[in-house]
Amino acid sequence: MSLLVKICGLSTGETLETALDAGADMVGFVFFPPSPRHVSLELGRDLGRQAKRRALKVALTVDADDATLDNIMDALSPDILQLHGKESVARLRDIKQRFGRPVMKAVPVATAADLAVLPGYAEVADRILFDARAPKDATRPGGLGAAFDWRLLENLELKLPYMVSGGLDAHNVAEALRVTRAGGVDVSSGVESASGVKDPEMIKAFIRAARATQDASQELSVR
Ligand SMILES: O=C(O)c1ccccc1N[C@@H]1O[C@H](COP(=O)(O)O)[C@@H](O)[C@H]1O
Repeated sequence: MSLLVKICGLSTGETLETALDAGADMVGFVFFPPSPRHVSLELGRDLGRQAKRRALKVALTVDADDATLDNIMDALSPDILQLHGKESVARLRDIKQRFGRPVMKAVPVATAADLAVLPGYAEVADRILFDARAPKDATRPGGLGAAFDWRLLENLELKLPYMVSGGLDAHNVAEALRVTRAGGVDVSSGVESASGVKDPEMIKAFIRAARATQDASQELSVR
């Protein structure tokens, strides 16, 4: 299966266009006011129109209530809901039932013990996104440009598709994929020139670097 590349935290038409043109499979919009990448419903609506049918639109939320999700559904009509907070398995089930969209659950990782939640989430989620566990005093649970020890996923056997994120950039994405064997990668800080400011050249370089790993593995399998 081909590698999924997600560029997250897009908040301008120009950088969204760069990500779409460069071949991002998923584009993520952050609906979480404390984030420097937060987009209003109005902006989300515009960006969603621009991305429609060109890439999967992902709405990133953190412990959002139904009213907030209702508004996001109306504005962005996301293809996927990325739940990046402490949502329980029961809450995932509610969200899936109520909103009828695939759910990608972010799982924070610092130690092997963090993987104990997987069997529960695997029953309901459509996809898992592994991210570095944020420090206790962080203002947000992700998007901090911090990586986790990818070797924790080395022997992972998960029936569900999974992606890896946290501190990825054009220089380390190949190694992250080699170690984790993830089916997709997700980046935000690693394609920014300053917090919340996406850089078109860095977006292109990231997508190129991620795709190059795919080309290399295909070459190996035909030989
Ligand atoms: O991007 C944010 O501001 C954000 C806020 C709250 C939760 C998650 C957030 N971002 C996601 O975190 C990971 C890792 O990001 P980074 O590449 O290390 O900056 C990624 O999935 C972002 O979508």
